[in-house]
Amino acid sequence: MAIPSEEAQTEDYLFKIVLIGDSAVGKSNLLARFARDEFYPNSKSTIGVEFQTQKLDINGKEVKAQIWDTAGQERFRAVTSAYYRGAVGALLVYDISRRLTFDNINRWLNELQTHSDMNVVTILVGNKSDLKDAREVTTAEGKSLAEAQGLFFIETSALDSSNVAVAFQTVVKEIYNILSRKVMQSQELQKKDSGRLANGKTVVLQAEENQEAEAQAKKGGCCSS
Ligand SMILES: Nc1nc2c(ncn2[C@@H]2O[C@H](COP(=O)(O)OP(=O)(O)OP(=O)(O)O)[C@@H](O)[C@H]2O)c(=O)[nH]1
Repeated sequence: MAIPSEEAQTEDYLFKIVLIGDSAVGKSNLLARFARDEFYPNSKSTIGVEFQTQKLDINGKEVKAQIWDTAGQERFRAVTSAYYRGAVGALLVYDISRRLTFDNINRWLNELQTHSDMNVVTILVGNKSDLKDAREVTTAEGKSLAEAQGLFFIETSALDSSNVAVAFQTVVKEIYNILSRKVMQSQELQKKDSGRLANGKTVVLQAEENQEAEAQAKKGGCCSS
């Protein structure tokens, strides 16, 4: 049976990415901007769960991201554990013009860590960077929280499109890189295993050769080296 190439294995993957953060930080609009290049100035709170599948080009290969969006407000939220199940990436969003949304980031991070079943590649996103005059959270504060928690960091604007694609691409690219490293490691292991088998065969052959040599010696044959 042919071993699937690294390319074939990664191309077939669909990465589940979740959007999380307080109500009205701009989660739905980040997704609308990224998936359809649209913006809704008066969008209503998300009710339940929505998702969009988006194709991305990572290192010249096509990768699909299934991006999930739900309401930041508790009463509109769908079942939490189902939302996080199988997620491999997350955009943790706050609004740079509302400090409270930044103060709540640790709460969201705890929820993500509690409900997800693996290490989720996470980027901290300070959205609404266009609202310069209303800024309540500095870029340095965002960076330092991200560093402390081991997250990627970016500031975006769904309104003027700034950094929106980069935010999603950063997460998908990192997941892809982790996966590629795992595929390479498992291929290395397979190579080592087949090396061991080959060595085992060599040992058997040598034993058979020795037996032949011994038999010949007994018959009074030869063999100086
Ligand atoms: N100025 C500005 N406004 C934004 C930006 N992104 C979203 N908004 C506005 O912020 C409001 C809330 O945006 P949503 O995308 O609905 O926020 P959400 O986080 O999905 O909200 P929930 O569904 O309640 O959790 C809307 O009025 C948007 O038009 C942005 O980058 N800049």
